[in-house]
Amino acid sequence: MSARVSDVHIARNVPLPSPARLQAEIPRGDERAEFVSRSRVNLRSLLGGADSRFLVIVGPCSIHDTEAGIEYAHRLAALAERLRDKLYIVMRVYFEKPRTTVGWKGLIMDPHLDGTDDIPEGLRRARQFLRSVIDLGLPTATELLDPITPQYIADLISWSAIGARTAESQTHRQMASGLSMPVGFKNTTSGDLVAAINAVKAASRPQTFLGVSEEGIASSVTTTGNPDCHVILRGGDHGPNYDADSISAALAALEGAKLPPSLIVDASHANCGKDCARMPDVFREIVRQRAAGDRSIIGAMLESNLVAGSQSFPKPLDQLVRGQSITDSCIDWETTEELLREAAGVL
Ligand SMILES: O=C[C@H](O)[C@H](O)COP(=O)(O)O
Ligand SMILES: C=C(OP(=O)(O)O)C(=O)O
Repeated sequence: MSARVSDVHIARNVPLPSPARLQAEIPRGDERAEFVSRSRVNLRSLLGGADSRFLVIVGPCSIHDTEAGIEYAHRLAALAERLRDKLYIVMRVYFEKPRTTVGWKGLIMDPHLDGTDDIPEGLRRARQFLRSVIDLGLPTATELLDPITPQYIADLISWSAIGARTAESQTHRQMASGLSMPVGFKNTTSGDLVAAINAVKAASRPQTFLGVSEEGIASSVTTTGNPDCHVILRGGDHGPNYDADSISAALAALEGAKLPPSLIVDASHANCGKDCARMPDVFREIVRQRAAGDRSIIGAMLESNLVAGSQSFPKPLDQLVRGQSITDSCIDWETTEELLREAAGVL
């Protein structure tokens, strides 16, 4: 018998439905396509400065309970409608979590929250959830982590992030070059901005790489390049980067790289030391700079949920606090509403 040389560490290989099959099972429909397309145009106008409203990308760190997530979306949709003259609000609908070491990797990877890693069901729930949010009139934002995921859900997404842990990855830059929506690249966890700037340059160029077709067939994919990529400041190991000096330095770096002067600033993550109690002051300072005339700050990001803080996970599912994050700590709904109303009042 010959020695085993392949699949030595593979425990399971479960075929997925093709993207086309999932799209047929949970169809987009013409009205939603129109909504997504229009919201992407709006985002391009915000990024280019033609639309003077302030972009706020706000919502749970991750969606783990779709029923509570929809309650959040209902509240946000009503608030977004009231503040629409001043703020363009997009809901964070994050299904894939990049982990520093290990941990729950998001609804797509483990929708039953029990380590069974039922990815086909995760993709299904993600698609259904996105449709429900769009039906409330809210554009959606997500982090795209696995390069196969976009074929299943990207048609329902208006804006995407490439996170701090993957902004330097060629695979993610190539993927972004073919995505149909504006994409923000975060500075790395160390705080390095150069990787994000290089990512914007790489993603704006045509790329050829290994991907998957709508029929689920491994393919060689060639893109035209994504002209709507930009940088997100999220702080780093050496501290935050939402202050005026850091923003000036980031703008100088963009100018040096011959990129447009547009930035999104994250009030969460290393900009608040992952402490949700600090997030309101960070957000207020970002808004203050914009209100003082810094139009290069296109928008801000907030991690927000129905209930403040976070709960340790894993734990028995019947002990989960409804509406509270199982990943990073979030501000609660009341604080979110207060911050967004305040921002609309001063902008
Ligand atoms: O926003 C989410 C988290 O910051 C990211 O997924 C990393 O989380 P971890 O450091 O708890 O793994
Ligand atoms: C993981 C995230 O952010 P970052 O990449 O900045 O850590 C996130 O927004 O969920």
